[in-house]
Amino acid sequence: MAATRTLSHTVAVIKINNPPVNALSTPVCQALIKELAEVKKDPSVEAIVLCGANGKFSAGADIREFSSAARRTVSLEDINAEIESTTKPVVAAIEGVALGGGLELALSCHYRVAHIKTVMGLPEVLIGILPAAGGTQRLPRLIGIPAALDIIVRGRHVPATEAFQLGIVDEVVPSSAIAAAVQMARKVIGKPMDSRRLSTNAVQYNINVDAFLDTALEKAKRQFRGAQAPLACIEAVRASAQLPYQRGIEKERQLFASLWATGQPQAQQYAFFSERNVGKWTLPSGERWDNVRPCQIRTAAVIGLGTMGRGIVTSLSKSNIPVIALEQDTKQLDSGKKAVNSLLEREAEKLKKQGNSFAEGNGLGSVHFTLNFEDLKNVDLVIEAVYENMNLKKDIFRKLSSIMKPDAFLCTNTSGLNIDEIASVTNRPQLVIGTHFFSPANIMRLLEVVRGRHTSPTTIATAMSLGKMLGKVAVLVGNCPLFVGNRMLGPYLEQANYLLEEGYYPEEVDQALEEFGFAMGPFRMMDLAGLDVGWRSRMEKGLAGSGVPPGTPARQREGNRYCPLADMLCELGRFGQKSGKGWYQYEKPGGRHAHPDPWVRDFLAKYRKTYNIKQQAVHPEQILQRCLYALINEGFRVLEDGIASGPEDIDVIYNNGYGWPKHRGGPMYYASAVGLHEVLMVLEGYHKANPDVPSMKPSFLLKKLAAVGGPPIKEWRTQLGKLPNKL
Ligand SMILES: CC/C=C/CC(=O)SCCNC(=O)CCNC(=O)[C@H](O)C(C)(C)COP(=O)(O)OP(=O)(O)OC[C@H]1O[C@@H](n2cnc3c(N)ncnc32)[C@H](O)[C@@H]1OP(=O)(O)O
Repeated sequence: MAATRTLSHTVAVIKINNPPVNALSTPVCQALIKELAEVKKDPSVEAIVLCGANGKFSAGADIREFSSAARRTVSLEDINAEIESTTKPVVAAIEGVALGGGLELALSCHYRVAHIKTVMGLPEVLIGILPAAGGTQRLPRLIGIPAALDIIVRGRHVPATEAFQLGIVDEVVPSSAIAAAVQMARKVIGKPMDSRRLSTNAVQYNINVDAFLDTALEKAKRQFRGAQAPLACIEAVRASAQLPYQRGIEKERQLFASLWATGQPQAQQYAFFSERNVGKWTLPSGERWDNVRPCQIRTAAVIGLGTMGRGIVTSLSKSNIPVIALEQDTKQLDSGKKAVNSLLEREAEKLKKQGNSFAEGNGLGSVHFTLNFEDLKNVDLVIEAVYENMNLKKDIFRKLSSIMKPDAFLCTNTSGLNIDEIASVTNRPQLVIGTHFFSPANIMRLLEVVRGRHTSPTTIATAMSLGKMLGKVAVLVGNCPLFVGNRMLGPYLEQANYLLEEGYYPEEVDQALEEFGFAMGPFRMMDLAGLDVGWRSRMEKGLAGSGVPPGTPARQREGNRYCPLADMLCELGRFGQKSGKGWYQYEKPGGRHAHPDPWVRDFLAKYRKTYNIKQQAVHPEQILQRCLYALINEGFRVLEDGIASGPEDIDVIYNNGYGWPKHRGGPMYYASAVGLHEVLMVLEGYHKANPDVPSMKPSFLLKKLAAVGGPPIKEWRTQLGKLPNKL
């Protein structure tokens, strides 16, 4: 039953029942219409309470229905209008979540009572749409333009206490919201209801609405880089102030239709479901997320308090897991401790703002700082986060192997070293796993969980569950140099470097990719990460520095094209932000504001002259194609090698760890949207003209999928099923 009805004296309680989140699917909407019609005409009913089963009001419209063949036949706003016009008072009893259409439904009720732990909001913008069941018209009428705009454009979850302060709910209760709503319903029987019908009220404001919204629009254009939904949300809110309610609703509908035509909602909804699907990992041996139990992690330790270690300690503590943080000397321990404490203070401040109290179990886990390895021996899981050096990591794992209790999990935060080699020095390779965090680790949502050859399913389940506990989106990947995200970054950065050789400047390449929607272009990103990191790794591989065989041409390695520009900058001490100079110049070492550097322009001009490189006319569109298709081609190779289990995994990695614009779905989704044949043609053309750039040779899988007509992304797995799987 999609909705049920009970009677409490003269109050009818209608309960939405559609597990797991009471989404307002077509059957639920039909059931609501039927129940409403019956209670309206039932003389024994004097008031109505609307609530959700299993402690959740509703997570809104059923998102799966938006793209399904069977499009909605029932309009949610029609139901809302029906509720609002009812002559019997309707009280929403909000528990758990009231999101999107769920909150819109509650706003159509005459009164709202919420349980104290409820969160509510209009997060439609995060799935590429706008609240299109009256939310953009009713919320501003209830709480005013600035507060409504903030909730609608950011799509944020508003805790019940804040919702009460804003006036979204009439009462917040610590116990059953349904019981409290029934009580309230009884009290309001017979009271005048006109002012409780939000659609009949005018929006109140004492600001220049147009100027306020114009400023918001400009800000949103800069902040959301090409995403259309935030802009549509602002226009819908503008309509609430300028138009009568019904015309505002028409505007809401028009904006929804125009958004749908951009293709962005489809990309963002694909990203939404992909994030949920990657948690459902499966191994070729049949073990899966739902048949392997994770072990409980009660305590953890982190080794190394550099940038990554500090973030990881904070992240664990934020999730209320007690942590032991280890460094090798007092100086590093002290500076790590100071940094962690300051990060934790900020987290505590945030928790306070969200209305969470430590007494309710929402506090921060304790952190104990130590120089002594022995202190780690009883923790359930340790994460090594020292710098990227195989010998150092092996020393640490040898030590851990002898000290730690036998069932402790040993994780490494390497960003690309061989997990099997690290595990080989331990007495428990089955408990060794890669947990690749992204910087800053207390903020970035991505966690690449890297399975080694001997990693057990229980270890995988535990690392994946730890990711969830930390509020991250954990993606299981196989073990290969650089894993998934960083591996795909290689050819992307290579093309960006080649573009400089061919006549572009860092700021021009960055601008093209930032206009595409990336949070940061490749050169700003390299400056932020530190150019020395890649330089050290290239020196280790004999590609840069003294290890390069004598007589090797400057722009060639092993017969292939090579760009030494980044090495040359490093030789001059230009490591990026940390040294105040890199591809850009900064106000000081550690400065964050990148300014184009005339020195770099001069340096590039001299370089091109020295090597007699002719400036080629590369159309700006080609900047995108070359960088993005290089990255996508490597993504296909990752799939071909069985390092990721599907295109969604890669897309989730890029959306959450590499600043890929979510409104474009992810690199693999983007490839399918552009058309695989188109991607293949461009790669083939480039590779034919540049056979010395092997990364641009079209991958076998891309060719195969293009040959069968470039099927939609959800059908790629049929082809992948025939390929090896290294998970
Ligand atoms: C024209 C009318 C316009 C209406 C506008 C709308 O209402 S659009 C929808 C707006 N609502 C949302 O965007 C909410 C999306 N959901 C969430 O944010 C979260 O799922 C949650 C409700 C906060 C719960 O989070 P939690 O981490 O507890 O669980 P999961 O995210 O894993 O979700 C559990 C399963 O439920 C599925 N699901 C969640 N929301 C919806 C939804 N609105 N429609 C359909 N399905 C939904 C989710 O996919 C999970 O399913 P699995 O099959 O278990 O993976």
